Amino acid sequence: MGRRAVRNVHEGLDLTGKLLSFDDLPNPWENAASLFDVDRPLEIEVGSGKGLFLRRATAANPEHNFLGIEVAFKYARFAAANLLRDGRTNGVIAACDALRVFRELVPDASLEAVHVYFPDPWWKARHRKRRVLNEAFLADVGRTLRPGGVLHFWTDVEEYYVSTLEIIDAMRAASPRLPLTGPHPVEEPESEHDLDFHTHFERRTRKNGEPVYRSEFVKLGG
Ligand SMILES: C[S@@+](CC[C@H](N)C(=O)[O-])C[C@H]1O[C@@H](n2cnc3c(N)ncnc32)[C@H](O)[C@@H]1O
Repeated sequence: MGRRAVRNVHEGLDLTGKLLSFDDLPNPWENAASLFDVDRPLEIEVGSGKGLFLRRATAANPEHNFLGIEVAFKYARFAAANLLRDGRTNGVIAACDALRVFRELVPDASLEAVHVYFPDPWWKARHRKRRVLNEAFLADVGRTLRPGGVLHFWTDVEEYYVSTLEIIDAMRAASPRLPLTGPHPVEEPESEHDLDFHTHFERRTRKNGEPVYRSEFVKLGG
């Protein structure tokens, strides 16, 4: 599925504090609250694209903080500009590799939720190793969620969905085991207008009449 261009963000817009680089992220992570106005439970979205999920989630859940991580700078900038325009103090975007953030910065049992929506499918077999939902990242998700925390994974690619479940099953059978239960089913949400979808890719998939595979995994011990 191709991508639509993003609208230009005004050159002079000051996105300080809303659009971050890897080096702006807290290190040590214990200072993560400094990214926001108030310390709240933290949720991370991996691959935010144009940021529709963050716009909606920051409004729907003001009791939580949201960090979106998007490797494509122009999308990250667009999403950050929307959060700024909407006056959201509980959402910021980092333009960098999300897997590196998990690998190098995020401590154990520190996250309320991890969101991965419509990750790039990397169709060719020889490119599959580039998928974000690989074994190393899933181990980091299992490590960084708090007990009871949730991994949300939605995709329009059935093969990606099935093969991710297979990786998770294999990791659960291994030692140390991946401490996640699921997949728990997720109902298709009602969507009444264009901004009322979970993400931009969810909107495009549903408007094309194609299926969306939705799942949640819960960290054991909650
Ligand atoms: C297919 S798009 C989906 C965007 C959005 N989640 C949605 O559902 O509309 C996948 C996004 O993940 C981003 N991405 C891919 N690998 C990434 C990584 N390692 N870290 C952060 N973002 C990544 C891509 O740049 C792209 O914007």
